[in-house]
Amino acid sequence: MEEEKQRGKGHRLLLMPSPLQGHITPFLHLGDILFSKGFSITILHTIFNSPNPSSYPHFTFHAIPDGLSETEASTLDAVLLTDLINIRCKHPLKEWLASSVLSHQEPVSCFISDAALHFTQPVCDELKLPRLVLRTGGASSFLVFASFPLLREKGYLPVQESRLDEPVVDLPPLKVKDLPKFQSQDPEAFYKLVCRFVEECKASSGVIWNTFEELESSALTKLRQDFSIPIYPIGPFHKHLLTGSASSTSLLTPDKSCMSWLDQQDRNSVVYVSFGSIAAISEAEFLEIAWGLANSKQPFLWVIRPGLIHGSEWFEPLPSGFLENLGGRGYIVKWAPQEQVLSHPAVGAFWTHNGWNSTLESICEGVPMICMPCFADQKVNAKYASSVWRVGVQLQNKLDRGEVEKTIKTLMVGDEGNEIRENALNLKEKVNVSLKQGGSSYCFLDRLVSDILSLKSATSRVH
Ligand SMILES: O=c1ccn([C@@H]2O[C@H](COP(=O)(O)OP(=O)(O)O[C@H]3O[C@H](CO)[C@@H](O)[C@H](O)[C@H]3O)[C@@H](O)[C@H]2O)c(=O)[nH]1
Repeated sequence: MEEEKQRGKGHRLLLMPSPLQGHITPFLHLGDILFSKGFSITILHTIFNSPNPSSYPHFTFHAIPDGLSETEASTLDAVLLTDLINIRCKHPLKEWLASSVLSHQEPVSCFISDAALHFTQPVCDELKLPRLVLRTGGASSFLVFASFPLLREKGYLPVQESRLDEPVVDLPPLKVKDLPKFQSQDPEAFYKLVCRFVEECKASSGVIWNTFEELESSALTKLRQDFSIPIYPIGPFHKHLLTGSASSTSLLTPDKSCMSWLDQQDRNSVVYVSFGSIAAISEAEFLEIAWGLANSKQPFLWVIRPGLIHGSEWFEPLPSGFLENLGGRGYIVKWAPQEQVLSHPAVGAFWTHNGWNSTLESICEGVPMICMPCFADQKVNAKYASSVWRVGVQLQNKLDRGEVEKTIKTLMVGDEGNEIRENALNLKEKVNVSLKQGGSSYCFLDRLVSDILSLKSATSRVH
């Protein structure tokens, strides 16, 4: 056991996340996992959305200037921001690597970067530094991204409204409506970014996934056939860490008062509602959600992030007296301690946008989902959650209060809900098995550590 903790000793790893909450969290968790194997960890980050180093005193942090103005950071969408980071961080990163990596006391074994930061591959190639990729989304959605050129050639992309219910024959069980879409200010930008990051993943020394073999075996098998590099499904990352050892990865401060509110609720009764860190909804959609929740008669805990509602600071569009009239049945926070919330026995369902972290966190706790994907990989995740793993129901059609009420009741009180809850508990058990000694994630992590130690970087040759 002690030996296990020492394997990476004397080796440094450089980790660079994309500066978005859903990407920073898995990076910090991966850093903790590899730190527990003895590696020294340096987190390279942009100035925009920089993580809080005080939560990670055992890591070294270094900022790479991103050149983003305040206006760019506050007005550009996630795709255009990522494009700019890919352009503007290239020289600062190269300069920093060239001047500091070779002079590090410990040899740098490799650079682990976010798939979206494709510029890091040519930089690492030039400096003869092996690059591993961490893909923060799931493998099934990545397979769809890797098929983008084919999907375009066959006419499935760009998605046409008239074909939404057609099956995508190359990627069952997806329909055209499940294909990733991103409403970028530049319509071509999403397609180009995806194609570029897939290409640079193929050029890397391997891809690490925050997933587990039993969950996405068919996508992982296909990716192994199509990519001639190692694939490491070692997730769910946060479950490798001993309870209580996970440091806070949140960019926003979680409001822990909701935990004592949850303590007062009946077992499996609460609908937890959260749409992650980026998704935004219109005022009309917000009101349909609010009334649907109120009419469902179930207690609910709702994360309303400032900026969630287009054109509002917080939740001003909520009619006055709305919460008071519910007699304590509804609780609203700006940001929740989500992992803790999902593991609370009072939580009976998670109404989610199906960001990959939320999807996986829900699976880990055996909490059934109400799926309302917004963009990108979320549509694929929602399809898998509802139709393949059968641990959730998708909100169908237009977002409307009657539909919301009906969906919540299906999940919370009907036979279908019971079946879904049982599937969720069975899947949770598979997570536990994969993490135990001899389980798939446990073994892939072991292989990852061995492979990192055998990677040949220019700096390890110098030392
Ligand atoms: O009140 C909250 C709400 C969320 N979270 C956490 O924030 C993260 C949110 O991540 P995710 O569910 O993946 O959603 P996004 O923030 O939308 O993530 C982006 O990154 C993901 C991983 O690449 C993609 O799957 C998504 O589509 C993309 O929008 C999760 O770890 C949550 O636990 C909290 O801690 N408190």
